[in-house]
Amino acid sequence: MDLPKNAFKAALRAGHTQIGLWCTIPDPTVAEMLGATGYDWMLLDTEHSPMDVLGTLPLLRALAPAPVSAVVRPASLDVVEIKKALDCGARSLLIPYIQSAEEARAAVAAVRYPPAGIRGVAGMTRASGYGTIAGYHRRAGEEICLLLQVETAEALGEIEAIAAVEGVDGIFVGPADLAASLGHPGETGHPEVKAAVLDAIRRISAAGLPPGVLTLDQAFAAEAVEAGARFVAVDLDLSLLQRGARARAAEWRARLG
Ligand SMILES: O=C(O)C(=O)C[C@H](O)[C@@H](O)CO
Repeated sequence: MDLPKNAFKAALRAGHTQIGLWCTIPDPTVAEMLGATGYDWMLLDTEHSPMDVLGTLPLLRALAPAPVSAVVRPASLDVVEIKKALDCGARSLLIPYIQSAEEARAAVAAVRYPPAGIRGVAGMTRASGYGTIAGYHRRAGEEICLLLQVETAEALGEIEAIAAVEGVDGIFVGPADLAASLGHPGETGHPEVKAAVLDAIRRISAAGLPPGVLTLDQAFAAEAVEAGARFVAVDLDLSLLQRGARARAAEWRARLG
């Protein structure tokens, strides 16, 4: 079996904007259904959800036949979590809370086998097609997409240094944590936060990498794309469900007076 291509990595390299959905519901049926709704990528979040890295395995399986790319977010820059996510078959990773070029280099090392990095080696994993992908251990890095998340005022100061680290495929700006770091917790719509996000997107783009962001404000998502964002999560599974449920309930409350 050939090493499968990472369509998400290829699309980012080609400069194609990828529209995403942020997923925190740890249920393969929900993931399978959402996988067929038309998004380019789905973020499986283990940082802020009741799901750990191993909990993404049934979701990765559910999404495998769908025309959507799964991106797994480990809870932190943790070599063991990253190794497990990769062994489970995640090929695109978003690593949160990267503060410096040194941490970016550590993330790159975590996704590469020795001698280039420190990823632990195993044969019978889902990642290697249970040992059937020819040359997997030599070539795995070709199809791994490593995205790093900057989300503090300090990290914004390091964007160019982080972007210069070889092996980084994209940089994501986290508006919620950035808002808190800038002194506006819970206010991702604060003008200072929005300006900082757009400035970060422009600088990441100028540094030669695709920028990413998450926002449920569709007008701001469009501004982010205009500023150069290339992987943009425009909604969240729980928010979609809540909006739909509320709208239906409100409709019937109104009908019944
Ligand atoms: O800082 C951010 O923004 C993020 O990292 C996304 C958050 O985790 C959250 O909004 C997703 O539920």
